[in-house]
Amino acid sequence: RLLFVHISVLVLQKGGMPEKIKADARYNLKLSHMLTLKEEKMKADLEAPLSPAQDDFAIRCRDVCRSYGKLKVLSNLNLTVPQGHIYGLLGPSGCGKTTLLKCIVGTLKISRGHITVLGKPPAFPGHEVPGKMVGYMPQELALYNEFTISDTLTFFGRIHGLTSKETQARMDFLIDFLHLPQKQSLVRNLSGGQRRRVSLGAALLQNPELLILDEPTVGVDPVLRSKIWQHLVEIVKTGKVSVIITTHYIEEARQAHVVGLMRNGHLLAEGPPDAVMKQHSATTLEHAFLQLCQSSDKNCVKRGSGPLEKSQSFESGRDESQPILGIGPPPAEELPKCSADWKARARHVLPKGRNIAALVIKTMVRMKRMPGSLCFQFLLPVIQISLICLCVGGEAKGIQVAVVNNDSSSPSSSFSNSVLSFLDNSSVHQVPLSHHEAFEGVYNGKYWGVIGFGKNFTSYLTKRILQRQVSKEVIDGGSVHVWLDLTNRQIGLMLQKKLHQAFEAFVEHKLGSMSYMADVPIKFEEPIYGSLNTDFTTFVTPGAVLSISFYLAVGLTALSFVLERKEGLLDRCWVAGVSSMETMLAHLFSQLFVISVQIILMLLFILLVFKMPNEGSLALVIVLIVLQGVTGISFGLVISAAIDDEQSANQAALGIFYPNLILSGIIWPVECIPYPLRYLSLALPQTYASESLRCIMYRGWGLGKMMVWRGFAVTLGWNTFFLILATVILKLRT
Ligand SMILES: Nc1ncnc2c1ncn2[C@@H]1O[C@H](COP(=O)(O)OP(=O)(O)OP(=O)(O)O)[C@@H](O)[C@H]1O
Repeated sequence: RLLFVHISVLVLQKGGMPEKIKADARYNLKLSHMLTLKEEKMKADLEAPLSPAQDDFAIRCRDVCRSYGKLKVLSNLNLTVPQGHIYGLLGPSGCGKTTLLKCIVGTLKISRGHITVLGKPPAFPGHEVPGKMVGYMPQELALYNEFTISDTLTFFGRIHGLTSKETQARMDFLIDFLHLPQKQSLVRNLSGGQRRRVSLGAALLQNPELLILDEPTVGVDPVLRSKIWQHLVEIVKTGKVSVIITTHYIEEARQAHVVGLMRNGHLLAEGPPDAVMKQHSATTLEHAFLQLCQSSDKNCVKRGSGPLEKSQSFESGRDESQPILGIGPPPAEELPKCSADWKARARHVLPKGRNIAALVIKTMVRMKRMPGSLCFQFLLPVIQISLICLCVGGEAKGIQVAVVNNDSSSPSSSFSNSVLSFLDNSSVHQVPLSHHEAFEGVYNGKYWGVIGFGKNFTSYLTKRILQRQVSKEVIDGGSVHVWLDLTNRQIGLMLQKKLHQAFEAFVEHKLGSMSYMADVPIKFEEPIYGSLNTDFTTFVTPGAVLSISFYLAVGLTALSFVLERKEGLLDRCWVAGVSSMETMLAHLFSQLFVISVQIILMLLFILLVFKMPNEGSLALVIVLIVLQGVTGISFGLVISAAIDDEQSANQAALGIFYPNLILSGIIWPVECIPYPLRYLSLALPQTYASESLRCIMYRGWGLGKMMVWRGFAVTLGWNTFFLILATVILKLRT
């Protein structure tokens, strides 16, 4: 082309050339110039930095908004973490840094805007954020106190699918790098700073592509702090790892490649630390930040709006003062459209056996480390049911009763002494007294009643037995007179029963084979079900067993989930890639083990020690109790989904315990409950289930009877309802 240009120039310079040739030469020159321009543009395009394509950014937030109720925490926030960079997110306490990080990892949903993490939105089906690609160190320690350092790293290694060799190698490196004590040291015995370093170690374990560190250097000595920063600088050098880190030590963020200065839920500035300082003619980042805050406040006052309104109009405010050193793409840029096929979606939803196994092993290790708590969990139901069998519905013993015996017959032949001799002495303790002393004693609460015999008791009773017709006076004088303190109905009823039994024994003794003559003309035949000696304990026990397994499961589930969430453990596991479904299933499996041991121990005690009858299938009995335990777990999940602190969770569980116990017909028959309440009672989870268990155990019925299968159906129905409710509440509250 050069030769071509040269000839064209010569033609134009030379005089006397025809006009046509001159025109061609001009055209050739123009064409060559155009070609050169095009080439230059192409070259410039090639040499120019790549336009911000999707892969260049580890994190991109656009117009992100997030509120807690009415409190607007993030307001139209735009932030970009370039790939292979360290991004220092700085800002005063409460400005929304942690909230933003939680939105980035996906534990909090944003109300508006878009977030892209490593190319896709967090929690997108098939994306490993949350998962192996991200290492998250939350602000809370989020460590299991009963674990050793080794247990902690092994647990997260299992979740990330590392082999034990890989975990071991990383563990050795991290223990050395983070100056951690021996790997067998228990987390609960570590100092605050050591725990933070273990938490950081757990985030670094799987060599993630993105590190999200919420104040990792708090409580860490300056030497180690600088070592941590050095390590971060080192790992991002490959260009494959990116870091976003929050810190209160603003100056240490000068080692970051980019800093974002945040206030009132939006970024005041974003750019390389030196550039931010230069733009504000500041010698320190802290000074630059101070100036930004002051100018932001001035803008706010000028516009006559509060900080919140200002933050809402952040984008326009940014244009005026230009505090942002634009390193990222404009906010209006198109966001990538992500799609996932049905297989990826299915894999995303289906629980992973690896994660469930890791969580179950975790629970087992924790149980092993807390033998006292485990024994308590195993023995508590046995102790409770034993106490019920021992203390509820039994015979009263040593009831003090005053006896006023005025019978004038000789003591050896008197009927009064004979009747009293048949009175069960272990239950009724007779105290012979005068009429005055006896009544005085009852009025003072010393005796539960007075048994009185008139002076003609023996002769009148003899007359009554022998003569066909006697006067009312003879009947009256020949009767045992009893005055009871009926403030305690159970004791009163027991005394009545004991006196009737004593009199029947006396009649049998006196009349022998003719004693049937004195029978009341109502005859109770052999019972069809149960026995004549069935006591109140027999009635209470089945309901009590169900209630105990239900409420222990409620308490343990609610407490463990509420505590784990409060300590940030649930979030941390979620970011590591454990889904809520996997957490629930793992809890169910480990809790089933506890419930099984509890049920075996309870049944051994009630059937073998307290000799409760079981006429039906033991398998049905076990299945029904296990199902009630599982329903308790589901209800515990509802409580933990709805409530954030353990005190309120305890209050909720306790608040429901008594009304449910009373309304379920466990301690008193449902038939005694007044009508409107009875309908409520029948709808509760344990009413039909207790009836069903009684029918299996005492009537020997099977699933073919409505009263049996109804208990199973209601239990399963409640179980499903509680699980759905827990899921809905969790979804609504995320
Ligand atoms: N679960 C919550 N419910 C209601 N408000 C919350 C909740 N979590 C945080 N907030 C509020 O949101 C605001 C931002 O909290 P956030 O924890 O994000 O701040 P931060 O910048 O990380 O603070 P710090 O540096 O002290 O950790 C605070 O006013 C806080 O009170």
